[in-house]
Amino acid sequence: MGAEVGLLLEVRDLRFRYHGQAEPAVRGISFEVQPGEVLGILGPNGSGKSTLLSAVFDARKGHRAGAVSYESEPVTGPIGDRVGYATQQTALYHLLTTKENLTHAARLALPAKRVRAAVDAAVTEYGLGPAVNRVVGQLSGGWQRLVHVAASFVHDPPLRFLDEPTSALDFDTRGRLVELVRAWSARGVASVVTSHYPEDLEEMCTRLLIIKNGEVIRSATLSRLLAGLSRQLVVELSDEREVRIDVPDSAGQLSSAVVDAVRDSGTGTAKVAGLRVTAATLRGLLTEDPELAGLVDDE
Ligand SMILES: Nc1ncnc2c1ncn2[C@@H]1O[C@H](COP(=O)(O)OP(=O)(O)OP(=O)(O)O)[C@@H](O)[C@H]1O
Repeated sequence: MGAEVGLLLEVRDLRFRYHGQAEPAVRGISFEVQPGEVLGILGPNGSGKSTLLSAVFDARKGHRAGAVSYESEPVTGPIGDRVGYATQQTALYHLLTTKENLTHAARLALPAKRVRAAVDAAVTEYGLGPAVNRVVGQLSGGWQRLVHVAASFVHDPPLRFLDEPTSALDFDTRGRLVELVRAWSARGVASVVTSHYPEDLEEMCTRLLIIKNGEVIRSATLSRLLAGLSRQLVVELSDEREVRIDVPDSAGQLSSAVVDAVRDSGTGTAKVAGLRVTAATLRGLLTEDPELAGLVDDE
């Protein structure tokens, strides 16, 4: 890469309220996406992730305000084949085969002469060979998710929205989707991905928006978010209290650091019940930061 790249997508102060609802679902969210970037959107159920994705390109009925530009041009209508959106619910024809579903999606997005090559490329890229002539309704949930994502992006758009792509998937399919997003990023394709799973976002994303109740409560690169998280030694005491100290530099310093911590805690009778080190991971951040605690389920 090297050279300075411009913004692909710029969203400013986006607000959205569903018809008939008193409270907005999205309350003034701004973000930017560069070519090849993978932006993660993390938040609990009902925090507004799906609404945010669909409100960017005005795909839901409601009151919408704010500004969106694509490659620095204001977006006032559909932007056609430059974006793809893999919705949270799979959208497939269950009585048609994988190939027929992909062909249908490609016909909607591409000129007729490009359809066949696009379908063949998708079958190869997503490893759909074993499922290509099978009726989609008979495929497992994981295969259906892959076909859905393949159909959503069969036109190879440079910007992709993926709403909860890894939800309810087995380990292998989850890993496959993470790999696909990373491979797209390596060739300059940008993705915006929502998830409840910090581990998946941590593997895919370089930047994160953490949202709650339709608002951004953290926005930073992953490394910056985790840099604020110092690893600490947590000394668990027998009276169920905890004492935190910096992780000692050597095993030799460990016992005196623990003894000091227990003494300084002011309980003469408490004993050390356990030791643990807080991890510098996104899940660690969500567990340790009081403002973020409870945003995702424990796994
Ligand atoms: N069609 C709709 N009409 C009215 N309210 C809606 C509609 N869709 C979603 N909402 C409400 O908007 C808020 C945000 O919902 P949204 O689905 O965007 O959250 P989410 O973070 O994607 O949740 P999840 O993780 O469960 O998918 C919620 O309060 C939800 O009940």
